Amino acid sequence: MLQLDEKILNQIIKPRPLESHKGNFGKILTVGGNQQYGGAIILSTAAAIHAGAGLVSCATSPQNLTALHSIVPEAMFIDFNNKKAVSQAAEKTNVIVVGPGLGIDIPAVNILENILRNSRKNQFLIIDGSAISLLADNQKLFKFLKEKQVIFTPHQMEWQRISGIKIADQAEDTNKKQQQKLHATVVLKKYHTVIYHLDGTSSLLPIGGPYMSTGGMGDTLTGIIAAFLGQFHLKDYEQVIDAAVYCHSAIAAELSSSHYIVLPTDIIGRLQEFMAQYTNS
Ligand SMILES: NC(=O)C1=CN([C@@H]2O[C@H](COP(=O)(O)OP(=O)(O)OC[C@H]3O[C@@H](n4cnc5c(N)ncnc54)[C@H](O)[C@@H]3O)[C@@H](O)[C@H]2O)[C@@H](O)CC1
Ligand SMILES: Nc1ncnc2c1ncn2[C@@H]1O[C@H](COP(=O)(O)OP(=O)(O)O)[C@@H](O)[C@H]1O
Ligand SMILES: [Mg+2]
Repeated sequence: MLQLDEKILNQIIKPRPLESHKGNFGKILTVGGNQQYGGAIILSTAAAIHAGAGLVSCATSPQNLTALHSIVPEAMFIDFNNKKAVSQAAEKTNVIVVGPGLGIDIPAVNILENILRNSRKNQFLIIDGSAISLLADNQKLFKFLKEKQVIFTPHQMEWQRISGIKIADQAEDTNKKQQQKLHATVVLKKYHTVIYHLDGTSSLLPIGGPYMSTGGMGDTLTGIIAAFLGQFHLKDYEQVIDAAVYCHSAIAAELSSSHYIVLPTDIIGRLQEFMAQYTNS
Protein backbone atom coordinates (compact mmCIF):
# COMPACT_ATOMS: atom_id res chain seq x y z
CA MET A 1 0.00 0.00 0.00
CA LEU A 2 1.35 3.41 -0.99
CA GLN A 3 1.86 5.71 2.00
CA LEU A 4 0.84 9.24 0.95
CA ASP A 5 3.05 12.19 1.80
CA GLU A 6 3.36 15.87 0.91
CA LYS A 7 4.85 15.01 -2.51
CA ILE A 8 1.36 14.27 -3.80
CA LEU A 9 0.44 17.95 -3.35
CA ASN A 10 3.50 19.11 -5.32
CA GLN A 11 2.59 16.68 -8.09
CA ILE A 12 -1.01 17.72 -8.43
CA ILE A 13 -1.47 21.38 -7.43
CA LYS A 14 -0.13 23.48 -10.31
CA PRO A 15 -0.09 27.20 -11.16
CA ARG A 16 -3.06 28.18 -13.30
CA PRO A 17 -2.44 28.86 -17.00
CA LEU A 18 -2.60 32.61 -17.73
CA GLU A 19 -5.03 32.18 -20.57
CA SER A 20 -7.84 30.57 -18.67
CA HIS A 21 -11.36 31.19 -17.41
CA LYS A 22 -13.81 29.70 -14.93
CA GLY A 23 -14.86 27.11 -17.51
CA ASN A 24 -11.39 25.53 -17.32
CA PHE A 25 -11.59 24.74 -13.62
CA GLY A 26 -14.60 22.51 -13.42
CA LYS A 27 -18.36 22.79 -13.34
CA ILE A 28 -19.49 21.15 -10.13
CA LEU A 29 -22.98 20.19 -9.02
CA THR A 30 -23.53 19.42 -5.33
CA VAL A 31 -26.77 17.65 -4.42
CA GLY A 32 -28.09 17.21 -0.89
CA GLY A 33 -29.09 19.16 2.20
CA ASN A 34 -32.68 18.46 3.25
CA GLN A 35 -34.48 20.54 5.87
CA GLN A 36 -32.54 18.83 8.69
CA TYR A 37 -29.08 18.68 7.13
CA GLY A 38 -28.65 21.91 5.16
CA GLY A 39 -25.23 22.48 6.67
CA ALA A 40 -23.82 19.34 5.04
CA ILE A 41 -24.37 20.48 1.46
CA ILE A 42 -23.37 24.06 2.24
CA LEU A 43 -20.04 22.77 3.60
CA SER A 44 -19.50 20.63 0.50
CA THR A 45 -20.34 23.56 -1.78
CA ALA A 46 -18.18 26.04 0.14
CA ALA A 47 -15.25 23.61 0.17
CA ALA A 48 -15.51 23.16 -3.61
CA ILE A 49 -15.50 26.93 -4.13
CA HIS A 50 -12.60 27.61 -1.74
CA ALA A 51 -10.58 24.73 -3.24
CA GLY A 52 -10.77 26.36 -6.66
CA ALA A 53 -13.75 24.98 -8.58
CA GLY A 54 -14.64 27.24 -11.51
CA LEU A 55 -18.43 27.14 -11.25
CA VAL A 56 -20.45 25.50 -8.51
CA SER A 57 -24.19 24.88 -8.44
CA CYS A 58 -25.94 23.52 -5.38
CA ALA A 59 -29.18 21.55 -5.69
CA THR A 60 -30.74 21.63 -2.25
CA SER A 61 -33.91 22.30 -0.30
CA PRO A 62 -35.21 25.85 -0.92
CA GLN A 63 -35.05 26.29 2.86
CA ASN A 64 -31.26 26.45 2.55
CA LEU A 65 -31.10 29.18 -0.08
CA THR A 66 -30.57 32.16 2.24
CA ALA A 67 -27.97 30.34 4.32
CA LEU A 68 -26.17 29.12 1.20
CA HIS A 69 -25.90 32.56 -0.32
CA SER A 70 -24.91 34.23 2.92
CA ILE A 71 -21.98 31.82 3.19
CA VAL A 72 -21.00 31.44 -0.47
CA PRO A 73 -22.63 33.95 -2.84
CA GLU A 74 -20.36 32.40 -5.50
CA ALA A 75 -22.64 29.34 -5.56
CA MET A 76 -25.63 29.00 -7.87
CA PHE A 77 -28.82 27.52 -6.47
CA ILE A 78 -31.23 24.89 -7.80
CA ASP A 79 -34.34 23.73 -5.93
CA PHE A 80 -33.71 19.99 -5.54
CA ASN A 81 -37.48 19.35 -5.84
CA ASN A 82 -37.41 20.68 -9.41
CA LYS A 83 -36.76 17.42 -11.26
CA LYS A 84 -36.23 19.00 -14.66
CA ALA A 85 -33.83 21.68 -13.43
CA VAL A 86 -31.81 19.09 -11.50
CA SER A 87 -31.56 16.68 -14.44
CA GLN A 88 -30.52 19.49 -16.80
CA ALA A 89 -27.85 20.64 -14.35
CA ALA A 90 -26.61 17.06 -13.93
CA GLU A 91 -26.12 16.68 -17.68
CA LYS A 92 -24.03 19.84 -17.93
CA THR A 93 -21.48 19.39 -15.15
CA ASN A 94 -18.02 17.81 -14.96
CA VAL A 95 -18.29 16.61 -11.37
CA ILE A 96 -21.35 15.70 -9.31
CA VAL A 97 -21.34 15.32 -5.53
CA VAL A 98 -24.46 13.58 -4.30
CA GLY A 99 -25.44 12.69 -0.77
CA PRO A 100 -24.21 15.11 1.91
CA GLY A 101 -27.30 15.72 4.07
CA LEU A 102 -29.64 14.32 1.41
CA GLY A 103 -31.51 12.18 3.94
CA ILE A 104 -32.96 8.74 3.34
CA ASP A 105 -36.68 9.41 2.82
CA ILE A 106 -38.67 8.77 -0.39
CA PRO A 107 -38.03 12.23 -1.91
CA ALA A 108 -34.31 11.64 -1.34
CA VAL A 109 -34.42 8.32 -3.23
CA ASN A 110 -36.15 10.07 -6.14
CA ILE A 111 -33.55 12.86 -6.21
CA LEU A 112 -30.73 10.30 -6.16
CA GLU A 113 -32.31 8.25 -8.96
CA ASN A 114 -32.78 11.39 -11.09
CA ILE A 115 -29.10 12.29 -10.63
CA LEU A 116 -27.81 8.80 -11.37
CA ARG A 117 -30.06 8.46 -14.46
CA ASN A 118 -28.88 11.76 -15.91
CA SER A 119 -25.17 11.52 -15.14
CA ARG A 120 -22.81 10.64 -18.00
CA LYS A 121 -19.76 8.43 -18.50
CA ASN A 122 -17.22 11.23 -18.79
CA GLN A 123 -18.28 12.92 -15.56
CA PHE A 124 -17.05 12.18 -12.06
CA LEU A 125 -19.73 11.05 -9.64
CA ILE A 126 -18.82 11.42 -5.96
CA ILE A 127 -21.28 9.45 -3.84
CA ASP A 128 -21.27 10.28 -0.13
CA GLY A 129 -23.26 10.14 3.11
CA SER A 130 -27.00 9.50 2.68
CA ALA A 131 -26.56 8.53 -1.00
CA ILE A 132 -24.36 5.60 0.07
CA SER A 133 -26.93 4.46 2.63
CA LEU A 134 -29.70 4.83 0.02
CA LEU A 135 -27.82 2.74 -2.55
CA ALA A 136 -27.27 0.03 0.04
CA ASP A 137 -31.05 -0.12 0.57
CA ASN A 138 -32.05 0.30 -3.09
CA GLN A 139 -29.89 -2.15 -5.04
CA LYS A 140 -31.82 -1.47 -8.28
CA LEU A 141 -30.09 1.92 -8.44
CA PHE A 142 -26.69 0.27 -9.03
CA LYS A 143 -27.55 -0.26 -12.72
CA PHE A 144 -27.19 3.50 -13.27
CA LEU A 145 -23.53 3.37 -12.16
CA LYS A 146 -22.37 1.02 -14.92
CA GLU A 147 -19.32 2.31 -16.87
CA LYS A 148 -19.33 5.61 -14.96
CA GLN A 149 -16.42 7.21 -13.05
CA VAL A 150 -17.70 6.68 -9.53
CA ILE A 151 -15.99 7.63 -6.27
CA PHE A 152 -17.57 6.43 -3.03
CA THR A 153 -16.53 8.27 0.15
CA PRO A 154 -17.96 6.14 2.99
CA HIS A 155 -17.05 6.23 6.65
CA GLN A 156 -16.77 2.77 8.21
CA MET A 157 -20.50 2.46 9.02
CA GLU A 158 -21.49 3.52 5.50
CA TRP A 159 -18.95 1.05 4.10
CA GLN A 160 -20.50 -1.67 6.25
CA ARG A 161 -23.90 -0.82 4.74
CA ILE A 162 -22.80 -0.82 1.11
CA SER A 163 -20.19 -3.61 1.22
CA GLY A 164 -21.82 -5.90 3.77
CA ILE A 165 -18.49 -6.09 5.67
CA LYS A 166 -18.89 -5.48 9.41
CA ILE A 167 -16.60 -2.74 10.77
CA ALA A 168 -14.61 -5.30 12.81
CA ASP A 169 -13.96 -7.32 9.64
CA GLN A 170 -12.92 -4.42 7.42
CA ALA A 171 -9.42 -5.60 6.53
CA GLU A 172 -7.50 -4.58 3.41
CA ASP A 173 -8.06 -7.72 1.35
CA THR A 174 -11.76 -8.01 2.18
CA ASN A 175 -12.34 -4.33 1.46
CA LYS A 176 -10.49 -4.52 -1.84
CA LYS A 177 -12.55 -7.49 -3.00
CA GLN A 178 -15.81 -5.62 -2.43
CA GLN A 179 -14.45 -2.38 -3.89
CA GLN A 180 -13.42 -4.16 -7.08
CA LYS A 181 -16.95 -5.59 -7.39
CA LEU A 182 -18.31 -2.04 -7.24
CA HIS A 183 -16.03 -0.91 -10.14
CA ALA A 184 -15.49 2.34 -8.26
CA THR A 185 -12.84 4.16 -6.28
CA VAL A 186 -13.51 3.90 -2.55
CA VAL A 187 -12.22 6.46 -0.05
CA LEU A 188 -12.73 4.57 3.23
CA LYS A 189 -12.69 7.33 5.84
CA LYS A 190 -11.39 6.60 9.32
CA TYR A 191 -8.27 7.18 11.41
CA HIS A 192 -5.74 6.55 8.63
CA THR A 193 -8.12 6.63 5.67
CA VAL A 194 -7.43 4.17 2.85
CA ILE A 195 -8.17 4.93 -0.80
CA TYR A 196 -8.88 1.83 -2.92
CA HIS A 197 -8.19 2.54 -6.57
CA LEU A 198 -9.76 1.01 -9.67
CA ASP A 199 -6.52 -0.72 -10.71
CA GLY A 200 -6.35 -2.67 -7.43
CA THR A 201 -3.72 -0.46 -5.80
CA SER A 202 -4.41 1.48 -2.61
CA SER A 203 -3.08 4.52 -0.76
CA LEU A 204 -2.86 5.06 2.97
CA LEU A 205 -3.33 8.50 4.53
CA PRO A 206 -0.93 8.60 7.49
CA ILE A 207 -2.04 12.05 8.74
CA GLY A 208 -5.17 13.42 10.42
CA GLY A 209 -6.48 12.70 13.89
CA PRO A 210 -9.31 12.99 16.40
CA TYR A 211 -9.24 16.80 16.18
CA MET A 212 -11.17 16.11 12.93
CA SER A 213 -14.03 14.23 14.60
CA THR A 214 -16.71 16.89 14.08
CA GLY A 215 -19.94 16.60 12.06
CA GLY A 216 -19.47 18.00 8.57
CA MET A 217 -15.82 16.99 8.21
CA GLY A 218 -16.59 14.38 5.54
CA ASP A 219 -19.07 16.68 3.78
CA THR A 220 -16.20 19.16 3.43
CA LEU A 221 -13.94 16.49 1.94
CA THR A 222 -16.44 15.84 -0.89
CA GLY A 223 -16.16 19.46 -2.04
CA ILE A 224 -12.35 19.35 -2.01
CA ILE A 225 -12.29 16.14 -4.07
CA ALA A 226 -14.78 17.67 -6.53
CA ALA A 227 -12.75 20.86 -6.95
CA PHE A 228 -9.51 18.92 -7.46
CA LEU A 229 -11.09 16.67 -10.10
CA GLY A 230 -12.65 19.69 -11.78
CA GLN A 231 -9.43 21.67 -12.15
CA PHE A 232 -6.45 19.28 -12.17
CA HIS A 233 -6.86 17.27 -15.35
CA LEU A 234 -4.71 14.16 -15.11
CA LYS A 235 -5.23 10.95 -17.02
CA ASP A 236 -4.64 9.09 -13.77
CA TYR A 237 -7.38 10.84 -11.85
CA GLU A 238 -6.93 8.58 -8.82
CA GLN A 239 -3.81 10.58 -7.94
CA VAL A 240 -5.95 13.71 -7.94
CA ILE A 241 -8.28 12.04 -5.43
CA ASP A 242 -5.27 11.05 -3.28
CA ALA A 243 -4.09 14.69 -3.33
CA ALA A 244 -7.51 16.03 -2.31
CA VAL A 245 -7.76 13.57 0.59
CA TYR A 246 -4.22 14.46 1.69
CA CYS A 247 -4.89 18.21 1.43
CA HIS A 248 -8.01 17.98 3.68
CA SER A 249 -6.15 16.24 6.51
CA ALA A 250 -2.90 18.19 6.04
CA ILE A 251 -4.75 21.45 6.70
CA ALA A 252 -6.42 19.90 9.74
CA ALA A 253 -3.08 18.58 11.05
CA GLU A 254 -1.45 21.99 10.62
CA LEU A 255 -4.30 23.78 12.42
CA SER A 256 -4.32 21.20 15.21
CA SER A 257 -0.98 22.49 16.50
CA SER A 258 -2.86 25.55 17.79
CA HIS A 259 -6.49 24.30 17.87
CA TYR A 260 -7.78 21.59 20.23
CA ILE A 261 -10.34 20.69 17.55
CA VAL A 262 -10.48 21.75 13.92
CA LEU A 263 -13.84 22.69 12.43
CA PRO A 264 -14.86 21.98 8.83
CA THR A 265 -15.27 25.74 8.36
CA ASP A 266 -11.67 26.26 9.60
CA ILE A 267 -10.44 23.93 6.86
CA ILE A 268 -12.54 25.69 4.24
CA GLY A 269 -11.18 29.06 5.38
CA ARG A 270 -7.56 27.86 5.06
CA LEU A 271 -7.79 26.12 1.66
CA GLN A 272 -6.81 29.07 -0.54
CA GLU A 273 -3.64 29.95 1.41
CA PHE A 274 -2.68 26.34 1.88
CA MET A 275 -2.96 25.49 -1.82
CA ALA A 276 -0.93 28.57 -2.80
CA GLN A 277 2.14 27.00 -1.12
CA TYR A 278 2.20 24.30 -3.79
CA THR A 279 2.13 26.42 -6.93
CA ASN A 280 5.88 27.07 -7.22
CA SER A 281 6.86 23.81 -8.90
N1 LIG B 1 -24.34 19.78 9.53
C1 LIG B 1 -24.99 18.82 8.88
O1 LIG B 1 -25.97 19.05 8.18
C2 LIG B 1 -24.48 17.43 8.97
C3 LIG B 1 -25.11 16.46 8.22
N2 LIG B 1 -24.62 15.20 8.14
C4 LIG B 1 -25.30 14.28 7.21
O2 LIG B 1 -26.07 13.42 7.97
C5 LIG B 1 -26.35 12.25 7.19
C6 LIG B 1 -26.12 11.03 8.08
O3 LIG B 1 -24.71 10.81 8.22
P1 LIG B 1 -24.01 10.34 9.58
O4 LIG B 1 -22.64 9.95 9.22
O5 LIG B 1 -24.18 11.40 10.63
O6 LIG B 1 -24.88 9.13 10.08
P2 LIG B 1 -24.75 7.54 9.87
O7 LIG B 1 -25.89 6.94 10.61
O8 LIG B 1 -24.63 7.20 8.44
O9 LIG B 1 -23.37 7.16 10.53
C7 LIG B 1 -22.98 7.60 11.80
C8 LIG B 1 -22.83 6.43 12.74
O10 LIG B 1 -21.74 5.61 12.29
C9 LIG B 1 -20.87 5.32 13.38
N3 LIG B 1 -19.49 5.16 12.85
C10 LIG B 1 -18.73 4.05 12.94
N4 LIG B 1 -17.53 4.22 12.40
C11 LIG B 1 -17.50 5.49 11.95
C12 LIG B 1 -16.50 6.28 11.33
N5 LIG B 1 -15.29 5.81 11.02
N6 LIG B 1 -16.81 7.55 11.00
C13 LIG B 1 -18.03 8.06 11.29
N7 LIG B 1 -19.02 7.38 11.89
C14 LIG B 1 -18.74 6.09 12.23
C15 LIG B 1 -21.03 6.51 14.30
O11 LIG B 1 -20.80 6.15 15.63
C16 LIG B 1 -22.47 6.93 14.12
O12 LIG B 1 -23.29 6.26 15.05
C17 LIG B 1 -25.42 12.29 5.97
O13 LIG B 1 -26.17 12.69 4.84
C18 LIG B 1 -24.43 13.37 6.35
O14 LIG B 1 -23.93 14.00 5.18
C19 LIG B 1 -23.44 14.79 8.89
O15 LIG B 1 -22.38 14.95 8.00
C20 LIG B 1 -23.24 15.62 10.14
C21 LIG B 1 -23.32 17.11 9.85
N1 LIG C 1 -9.94 10.26 14.65
C1 LIG C 1 -9.81 10.62 13.38
N2 LIG C 1 -8.61 10.51 12.75
C2 LIG C 1 -8.44 10.87 11.47
N3 LIG C 1 -9.44 11.37 10.71
C3 LIG C 1 -10.65 11.49 11.27
C4 LIG C 1 -10.90 11.15 12.62
N4 LIG C 1 -12.21 11.40 12.88
C5 LIG C 1 -12.76 11.87 11.76
N5 LIG C 1 -11.83 11.94 10.78
C6 LIG C 1 -12.02 12.35 9.38
O1 LIG C 1 -13.13 13.25 9.30
C7 LIG C 1 -13.98 12.89 8.21
C8 LIG C 1 -15.33 12.41 8.77
O2 LIG C 1 -16.18 12.03 7.72
P1 LIG C 1 -17.72 11.72 7.99
O3 LIG C 1 -17.85 10.78 9.12
O4 LIG C 1 -18.33 11.36 6.70
O5 LIG C 1 -18.24 13.16 8.47
P2 LIG C 1 -19.60 13.95 8.21
O6 LIG C 1 -20.55 13.01 7.51
O7 LIG C 1 -20.08 14.36 9.56
O8 LIG C 1 -19.27 15.12 7.35
C9 LIG C 1 -13.24 11.82 7.43
O9 LIG C 1 -12.41 12.40 6.45
C10 LIG C 1 -12.40 11.14 8.53
O10 LIG C 1 -11.27 10.48 8.04
MG1 LIG D 1 -20.27 11.75 6.02
